[in-house]
Amino acid sequence: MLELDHVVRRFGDRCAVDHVSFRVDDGRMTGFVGGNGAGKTTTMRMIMGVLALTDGEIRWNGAPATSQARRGFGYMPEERGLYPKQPVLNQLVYLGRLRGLSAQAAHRSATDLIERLALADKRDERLEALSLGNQQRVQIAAALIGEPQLLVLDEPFSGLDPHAVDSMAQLLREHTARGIPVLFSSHQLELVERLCDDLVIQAAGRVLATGTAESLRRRGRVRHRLVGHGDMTWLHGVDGVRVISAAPGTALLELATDDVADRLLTQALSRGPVREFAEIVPSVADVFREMTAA
Ligand SMILES: Nc1ncnc2c1ncn2[C@@H]1O[C@H](COP(=O)(O)OP(=O)(O)OP(=O)(O)O)[C@@H](O)[C@H]1O
Repeated sequence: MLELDHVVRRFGDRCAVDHVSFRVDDGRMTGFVGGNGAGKTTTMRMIMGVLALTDGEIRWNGAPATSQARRGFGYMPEERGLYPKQPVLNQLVYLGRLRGLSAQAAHRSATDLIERLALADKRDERLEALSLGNQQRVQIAAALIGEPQLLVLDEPFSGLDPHAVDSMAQLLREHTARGIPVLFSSHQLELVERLCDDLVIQAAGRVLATGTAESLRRRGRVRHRLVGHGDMTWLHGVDGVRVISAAPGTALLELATDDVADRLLTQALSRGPVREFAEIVPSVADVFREMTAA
């Protein structure tokens, strides 16, 4: 388990990471979301020991994370950073060796990852000759080689086509199934909602919320959609109803209390047919927008 305990990072007088605390539990896929400049990359760099903490502590399995422990972490940095002129297979084998695999095991593991990420026909090409999406796949393989004990992935899904997203998700799931904790950042909230067991929402260097997607959705405002007919402006006059948007025949509403729903429906039916009156449970993207709205 990885734990961040009141982690702080300042750059001059700017506090990029401000007393951030969260956990990445064993076998859990944890999505790390936040707007541009929220401090995700800075946090991940501190987890990896690439950047020093100004204050706070990072613990791995209950003890302060050491450089030796960090050698067992698989990392996909924002700046990527493989060797552009090296052939794909060679550099993956090299990385596997650096992470302690035997020559044979490194070759086997690199070949397996190359196949899983549909790069078999690119294995002898130089990295720089590959398309951006394929370079991204190689970066993923580089983070996964050598049986990492923890995965820290900065925007691993950006630039991937849907097939690569699926292969990547499957590979990550295999890691969590073996008990490996996975932390990845992403701006693709629908994808995060689909893949993650847990989420950390960060804004302006601070953690706004943590929890399962389900628990976060419950924090969002439930809305109702009413589909009737004709002019819907009468809804503005109903007690306990806030009209979020209204167009002829349809409206999106927020109800002050549950009993407003019955009253509202009776009124709507007295005006004509109602084709739909449904509760809309917010998505993680909705909750994120609500939480991070200025
Ligand atoms: N080396 C640095 N020197 C000065 N300021 C920095 C440095 N690295 C990051 N920052 C600042 O720290 C803040 C957080 O940046 P960071 O890259 O961690 O955010 P992020 O959440 O990863 O953003 P994005 O989603 O845009 O990648 C920003 O205001 C950034 O300008």
